[in-house]
Amino acid sequence: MTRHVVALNAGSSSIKFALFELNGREPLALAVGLVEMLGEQRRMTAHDGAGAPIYEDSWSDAAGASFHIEALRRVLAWRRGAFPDANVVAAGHRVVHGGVYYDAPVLVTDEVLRCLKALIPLAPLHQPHNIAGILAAREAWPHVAQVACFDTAFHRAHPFVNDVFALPRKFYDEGVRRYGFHGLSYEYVTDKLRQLAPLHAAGRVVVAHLGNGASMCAIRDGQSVASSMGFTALDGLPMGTRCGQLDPGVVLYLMQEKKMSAEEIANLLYLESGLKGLSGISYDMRELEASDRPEAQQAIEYFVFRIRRELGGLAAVLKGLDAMVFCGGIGEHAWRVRERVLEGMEWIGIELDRAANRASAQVISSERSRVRVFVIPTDEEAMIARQTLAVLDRSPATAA
Ligand SMILES: Nc1ncnc2c1ncn2[C@@H]1O[C@H](COP(=O)(O)OP(=O)(O)O)[C@@H](O)[C@H]1O
Ligand SMILES: CC(=O)OP(=O)(O)O
Ligand SMILES: [Mg+2]
Repeated sequence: MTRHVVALNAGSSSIKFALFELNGREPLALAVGLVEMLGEQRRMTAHDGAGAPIYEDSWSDAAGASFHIEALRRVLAWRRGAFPDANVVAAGHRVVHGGVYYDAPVLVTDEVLRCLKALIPLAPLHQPHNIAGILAAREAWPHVAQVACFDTAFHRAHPFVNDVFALPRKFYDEGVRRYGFHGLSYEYVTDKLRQLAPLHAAGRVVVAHLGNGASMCAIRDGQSVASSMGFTALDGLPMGTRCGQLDPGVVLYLMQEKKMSAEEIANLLYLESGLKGLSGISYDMRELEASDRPEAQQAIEYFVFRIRRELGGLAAVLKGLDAMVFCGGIGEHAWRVRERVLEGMEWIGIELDRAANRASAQVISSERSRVRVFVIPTDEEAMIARQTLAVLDRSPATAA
């Protein structure tokens, strides 16, 4: 009997989900969907493996309802209705933080769940929702394997200098380290690059994952070498609502002079900063690009400035650059942002093909460009399904 896997990816502003069939070596997507927040509106859409729409629904935020809980409930109900005969043998979950514990996907046990819960303070926008997804799937399929697939795992082999903060050594030993995130996306994109351009993939690559959460990663021969994100998913680039790199003195000032509590500061840095805080208009790049208000333009300018700075830094870590990849909602669609990031980057070896960039083509660098620049739509759900299948195949009790 054909086996099926459900993949759940609870991000900060959305839930992505997919149903895969496990027949051949590669999981085959039967349905892929998204629940997103659009102001007070919630929208759920799904399409089939060929991209044809198969479902659409929208609703208003019921006062007090948790976006993620309500979205999960609807996703599971939809799966039951749309694919009643699916033989679900596993649910794979994106889990943003695996701490020092996990460098590969694992079957979720009560012990694993305890570890994941202990990491909630290090990923408050994601980890509680990732865990809620696991619990909801456990309830829906009590006898089915739950597999946790970690954003941090791809980065666990970072060299020490990219894994550490210059704090007294005991903090490193306790796990205060630069973990890096978006690992499922980086792994997917790296695999794709290997198929598209094997020589480039074997070289020095910087990937910019620019979504509602945003980070950049230096990759050499398929291995993560450095990431812009750190202990939590706050560091590095500014994001939809997160501040990105911040002088820790600002946090001390907020505590000591502004008398803000830890909770208020967390709320400020995770939910009220970034593009939203700087523009005072929106966290969404689409709205900022459509706005002619100077605050919107300044927020985009800061976003672009930090990406350019990070690109220079990561290329220096790699001692040069062979390829660059854009992915994530902004990286894949916002051609103006890409154009501004790559303007005047000839010194690093990048020459943009403006027409290809405007068309969001797969290769957006010119023929003459020494560094090849790609736009590769990421697919965290496909990576979750692959990792889930790998765990099933090496766990005899679940492989039936
Ligand atoms: N067509 C578009 N043009 C510009 N920005 C876009 C476009 N589509 C999506 N985005 C941006 O991408 C973000 C969502 O990215 P995504 O990677 O899906 O987010 P998440 O981090 O929730 O997984 C939106 O908040 C928006 O800023
Ligand atoms: C880690 C992270 O920032 O994830 P997302 O982009 O889904 O918010
Ligand atoms: Mg995301």
